[in-house]
Amino acid sequence: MGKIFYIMGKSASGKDRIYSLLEDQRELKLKTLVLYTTRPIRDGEENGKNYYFVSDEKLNEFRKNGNVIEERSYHTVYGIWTYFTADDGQVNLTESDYLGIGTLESFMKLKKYYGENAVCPVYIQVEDGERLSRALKREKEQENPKYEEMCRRFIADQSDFSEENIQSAGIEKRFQNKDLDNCVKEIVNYIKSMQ
Ligand SMILES: Nc1ncnc2c1ncn2[C@@H]1O[C@H](COP(=O)(O)OP(=O)(O)OP(=O)(O)O)[C@@H](O)[C@H]1O
Ligand SMILES: Nc1nc2c(ncn2[C@@H]2O[C@H](COP(=O)(O)O)[C@@H](O)[C@H]2O)c(=O)[nH]1
Repeated sequence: MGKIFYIMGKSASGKDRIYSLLEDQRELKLKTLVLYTTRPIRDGEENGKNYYFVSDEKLNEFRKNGNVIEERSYHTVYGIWTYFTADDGQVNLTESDYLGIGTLESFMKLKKYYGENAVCPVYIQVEDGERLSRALKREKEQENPKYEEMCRRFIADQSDFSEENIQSAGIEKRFQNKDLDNCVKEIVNYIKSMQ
């Protein structure tokens, strides 16, 4: 039976970078589980790669058809943004392993939907000061930096990813993203050991 390797971590911990580098590791034979979001697309993002970027109307259609596996909404500085996983035929665990990105909350819901052993956590950790520096650097590189939203995320993450929540999600292993290449190597070894 296939598995979903599910990358989690606070904002700017490196989830997207790590996801792309793992996608490039052909020997892992991972397919991607692409989530949906109603947030606007950012510079450098691609529809269908980072997310499927959809309208609130499209989200409602998924809801009406009973195709939403999990969803989470955040009151951001720019309004409500919803992220969701849809049962849209992307995942076939009898055929492949998958790579996804999400939160502790969505991880627990996916485990409930696909089975306790089908979803393997890949929790990324970075020292908070370093993470904030990386977040600021990334934001500065955007055409329209969204500093207020960056700060909201930083603060929200402190409670959303509290030690208590990490423990109750059953996360035992953490991957330190100090040096990106080393971190990816450790994750590759972990994935291989689980396949
Ligand atoms: N080990 C590293 N050393 C230095 N910079 C890094 C490292 N890992 C990632 N980065 C950079 O840190 C920034 C944040 O990484 P990334 O966008 O992948 O984080 P994320 O966890 O996906 O964030 P978010 O949840 O906010 O989307 C990016 O500019 C990325 O290139
Ligand atoms: N725990 C929280 N997670 C949040 C919040 N706002 C967004 N998110 C999650 O982060 C990732 C990445 O989002 P992105 O917009 O940078 O791609 C995604 O899985 C969201 O669910 C928050 O306030 N708290």
